[in-house]
Amino acid sequence: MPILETRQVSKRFGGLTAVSDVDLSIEPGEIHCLIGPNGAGKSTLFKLIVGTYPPSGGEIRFRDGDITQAKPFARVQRGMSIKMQAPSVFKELRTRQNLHIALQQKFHRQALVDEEERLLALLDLTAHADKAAGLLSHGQQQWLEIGMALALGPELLLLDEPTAGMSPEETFKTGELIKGLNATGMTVLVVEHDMAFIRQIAQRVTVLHLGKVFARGAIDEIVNDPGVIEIYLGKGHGREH
Ligand SMILES: Nc1ncnc2c1ncn2[C@@H]1O[C@H](COP(=O)(O)OP(=O)(O)OP(=O)(O)O)[C@@H](O)[C@H]1O
Repeated sequence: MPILETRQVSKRFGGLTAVSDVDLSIEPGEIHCLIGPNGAGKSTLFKLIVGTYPPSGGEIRFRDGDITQAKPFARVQRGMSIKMQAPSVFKELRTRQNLHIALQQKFHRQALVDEEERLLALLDLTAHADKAAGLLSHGQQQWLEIGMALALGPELLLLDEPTAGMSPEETFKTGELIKGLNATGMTVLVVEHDMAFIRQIAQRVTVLHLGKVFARGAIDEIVNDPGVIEIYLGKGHGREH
């Protein structure tokens, strides 16, 4: 049974249908990438899943419950954790204080300290633990934010363009981090543009184009699909604004 499912989900903004009757199915334990050209509807679908917007139609199910109308915090309580596109760490606070705040919701006393150290090491931020988060590199701030999402102990981790603005080295390291989390049993849904990164991490892929599901399948099938190559490289990709 899928851990997350959208059934015929749509989102209209006035006359524009950004997401149109999308069926998305995420199996427990997989790394699933949601890809597509600019304007395909990826971010909008992501926002429907996390509860930023209510859908105009359709149903969203998580861990076999209907969450279509659930508030974002209720989705988090059920076991999804979210890292949105732009880093939003508390820049004036130290790296470890950022993690501390996130961890306080689930951990106390020594368990909190232990988990803080474990996450700092996992994110390769131990050497920067006492630095103001605003002084971390862009990539390190993104990792810190992933850490804050991990502090909630999610079953499903949702990442919106986690490598945006990263160097190739940081991007590769982020991929290894995600694969490491997945190896512990965590399900991960990633919205991404960067094909090299997608090849590095994805097991299954859903391709959106003009708000609809264009293709879905194993990563090897998708990267060799002539239609997918065409919408990425051919003319007329994306929506006219
Ligand atoms: N809040 C909004 N109000 C009106 N139109 C919107 C809104 N959000 C998105 N859109 C439109 O919906 C369409 C899909 O946008 P969306 O951001 O979901 O695509 P995307 O695949 O995430 O693109 P990108 O890769 O460029 O981030 C676009 O035409 C966009 O202009």
